[in-house]
This record gives sequence, structure tokens and C-alpha cells, in this order.
Amino acid sequence: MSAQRWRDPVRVPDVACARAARARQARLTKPPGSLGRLEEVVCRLAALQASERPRVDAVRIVVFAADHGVAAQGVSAFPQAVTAEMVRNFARGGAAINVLARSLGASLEVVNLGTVHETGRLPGVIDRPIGSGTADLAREPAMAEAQLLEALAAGGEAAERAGRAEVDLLIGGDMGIGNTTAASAVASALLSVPPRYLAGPGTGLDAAGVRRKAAVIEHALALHGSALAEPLEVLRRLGGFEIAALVGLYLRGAQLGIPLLVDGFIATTAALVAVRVNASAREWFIYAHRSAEPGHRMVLETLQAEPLLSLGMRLGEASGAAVAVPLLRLACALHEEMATFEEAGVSAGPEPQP
Ligand SMILES: Cc1cc2ncn([C@H]3O[C@H](COP(=O)(O)O)[C@@H](O)[C@H]3O)c2cc1C
Ligand SMILES: O=C(O)c1cccnc1
Repeated sequence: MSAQRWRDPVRVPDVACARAARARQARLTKPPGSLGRLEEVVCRLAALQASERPRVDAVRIVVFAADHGVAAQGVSAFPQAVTAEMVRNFARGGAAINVLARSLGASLEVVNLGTVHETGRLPGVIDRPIGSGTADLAREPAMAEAQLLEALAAGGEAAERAGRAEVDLLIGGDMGIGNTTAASAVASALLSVPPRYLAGPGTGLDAAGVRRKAAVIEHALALHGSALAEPLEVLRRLGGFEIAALVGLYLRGAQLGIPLLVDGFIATTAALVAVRVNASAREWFIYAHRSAEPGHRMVLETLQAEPLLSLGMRLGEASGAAVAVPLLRLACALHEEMATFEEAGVSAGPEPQP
């Protein structure tokens, strides 16, 4: 598999800008550290944007949609037709992510990688067909090698469009009935954790449904067996087009030096694959929220990631990441606009001890 380009070096964050941003934070009229994670995240953004005064004005959200053969195993509370129906809903502007993108003034791209049910050409939807959904991962590899490479490339292209648009922040999202099964299978293989610890309700399975889902994944892991030794092979056999596109978005985004805000369980599993393929990509990821899907906690732990929010959301579509954007904007506004002790004539505390 010719996947070398995904291992090419990522941009190196600018530590001098992070240091300058930290020094400015220490001079602002507040006890040092009192803005907690807001200080930390603005200093990280400073390094990623190579600017002492980072901004989150231009935000691009890309939602990748695709179907999953494993849906045939009855692993979702919703029928497979919903994937294509939701793509139509995205085109009409009625989905959660449409509302969030409009409220944020963020640009939204929807990329349809292949659904079982036809959508026809839709305004504002980029058709990038790779197949009419993946094969059933419980019976055979979800993707052929060429399909995996195409799905990665589709994500890379979206990152390149975002780079040309000079966005300050890039967010990826997913739509695909059955994709919590695919993501749980990928995470289970990469973490070497039995699927019963990772599988969750997704769109709303009951306890018996979750047990069935874990058994389907268990069966898949046994079927693919020792072939699951390498991260891109895990992705090819157990993933999905939209999950692979997210991996491509993250890796190309990191290579281009675009800060990436990671959404919930599906997106974080893609981020884990990206980090296993190219370890330094991790520097470019900011984790937005902790999804209610139980597998998310373990994937976050493995990545040593502490997300900004925990709202019990479990939607996907990049929705949790979109909800975290106002926090990043507020962190930047505080950093930019607060007076320093010197400007305000406020007495600074003792110099920090070395
Ligand atoms: C109406 C609707 C809108 C959605 N938007 C995102 N998802 C999310 O739920 C699905 C994953 O859950 P599972 O693995 O249980 O199928 C994916 O489509 C994901 O994007 C949705 C699901 C539904 C039903
Ligand atoms: O956290 C997620 O990404 C998620 C959870 C449930 C359903 N779809 C996505």
C-alpha cells in the first residue's frame, strides 16, 4: 500500500510564540493561571498559528458522510437509509451542524463518500464517491486498498481546501449509520481492549443491542486476526470511508500547519489512527468534548487528551467541536483585549518563583 505521504513530517509548532503568549498571559490583570484551561489553549493556539495573538475567526467544518456494510448486522438503532437522508438534510440546512455552523459564522462543507441509498446531486454537497458504502467488516475487509487510499485522499483534499482558504481552525465530522461499530472495532484493535469495554449505545441501542454489537466486533476481530498489526490495515479492515477521510484530514491538516479541533468518539478514533501513523500529528489536535459513547473515554486516555467540554453529547457531525468554538474565541478575546498590569496601573503580584 502506497501510504508514505501520510508519514511525511508535519509542521513544527512555533514554541517561541507559545512562550511569548505565556509571558503575555502572566502580565494580564488577573492572578497568573486564573483562567485555567483558557490560558493553556490560547498558548497552544499561539504555537500552532505561529502568532503571539492567535485567533479563531475563520472556522471550517467538514462533515464526511458514508455508509457501512456492518449496518446489516443490526448494530444501529436507526436504518441505513438515514445516512443518505441526513445528507439531504445537510443540503437543506436542517441538521444540528447546519445550525451550529450558521450560529458560529463557520463555513460548512459536506463531502459524500458513498451511500447505499441514492441522494442525487445536491446543492452544496461535494460528491466524492468511493463506493456505495463499505463491505461488512464482520465478514471481510471493509475497504479495498484502493478505497482506503481514496478515502484518505478525500480527507487530505478537504484539508488542502481549508489551507487555501487560510482558515484559523479546521473541524472534521462524521455521518454514517453503523459508524460507532466501525470506530469501536478500530479502537478495540488499536488499544487491544476487548470490544465489550468500548461498544456503546451509539444512536440508542438498549443493553441487549450493545451486547450484540460487542459480539459482532468480537467476531470481526477474530476473523481479521493477525492482519490487524498495522494502523492503516486496521483502518482498512475495520474502519469506514468517513473515518479514513477524517484520518486524511488530520494528517494533511497537520502537515499544512492547520490547528485541528477534534469532535467526539468517531473523530477521536480517527485522530488515534492518525497518531499511530504519524506520531507528531498529535501536536495539532485540540480535543473539544467528551462524548457519552463509552469508548471515547478510553481512546482519550490513550491519547492523554483532556477535552474542553463534557456535555453528554453523542451526535457526531462535528457538533461537539462546533460547540467548543465559542470557548476558543473567548480565550483569544481575553488574551487579545485584557489590559496588562502596567497598562491598567494594577499592582502585579510577586515575580513567579523559578
Ligand atoms: C438522525 C441521525 C442524525 C445523526 N447525525 C449523526 N449521527 C451519528 O449517529 C450514527 C452512529 O450511530 P450508530 O453506530 O448507532 O448508527 C452516525 O451516523 C453518526 O454520525 C446521527 C444519527 C441519526 C439517527
Ligand atoms: O461521539 C460520537 O462521535 C458519536 C456518538 C454517537 C453517535 N455518533 C457519533
